[in-house]
Amino acid sequence: MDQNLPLNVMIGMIAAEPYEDVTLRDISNFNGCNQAAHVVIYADTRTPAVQKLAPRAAVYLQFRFDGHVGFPGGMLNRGERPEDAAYRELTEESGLDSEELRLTKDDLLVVHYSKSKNLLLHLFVKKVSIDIFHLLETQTVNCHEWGKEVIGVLRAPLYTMSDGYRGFPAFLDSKFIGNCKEQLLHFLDKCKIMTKEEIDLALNAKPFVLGK
Ligand SMILES: O=c1[nH]cnc2c1ncn2[C@H]1C[C@H](O)[C@@H](COP(=O)(O)OP(=O)(O)O)O1
Repeated sequence: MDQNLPLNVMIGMIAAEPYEDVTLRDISNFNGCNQAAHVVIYADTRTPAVQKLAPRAAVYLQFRFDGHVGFPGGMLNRGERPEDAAYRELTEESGLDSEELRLTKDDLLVVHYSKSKNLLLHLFVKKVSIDIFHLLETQTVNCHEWGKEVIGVLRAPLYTMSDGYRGFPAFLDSKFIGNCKEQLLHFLDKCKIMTKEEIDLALNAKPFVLGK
């Protein structure tokens, strides 16, 4: 992939279906379409992962009932604000209700639109302490949706192992729901957790196959 392309173009090239970036100025043009809101919860971490690998951050994702990876969140109820919907779904899907996790409109990172689904997707981002992050992970197994909509808790492996594939590049080959993968890459870039070049390298990494 051409590394000189803007990240949103690169991300667009890997998306299974097109998602359009929507600027906040244009949001009122989308009144009347379906809306969903999801949230990236992350924390700084200095705890080395396997083989002393240093993860860039701890990012919370879930394994969903449908076998896909996704962020906590869901559809907006009628008249509900996106930040309230994302927080409501987060508490339902994690079982944790904490002031440190509460969202405001200032936590909005990006909005995408899917024409085929007529769906506006709001993505919020919240940085928390590693203690709250750990509580979120452990609390999830006791939430109301555990074993129903949520069947696993994931911490994205934000490191690459010596073969250049295991770790983050391998994780990117998981099945992601909707535009969750594009949202994850967008977040990593915008919150300066990875550079555009590192993201591009991970997207293009291939597993090592003996004898090829
Ligand atoms: O993490 C996600 N990122 C982007 N889109 C997502 C994500 N998770 C689900 N979706 C899509 C899939 C659907 O089109 C809508 C709403 O899905 P869901 O979160 O399952 O909503 P409910 O819990 O059923 O309200 O967003």
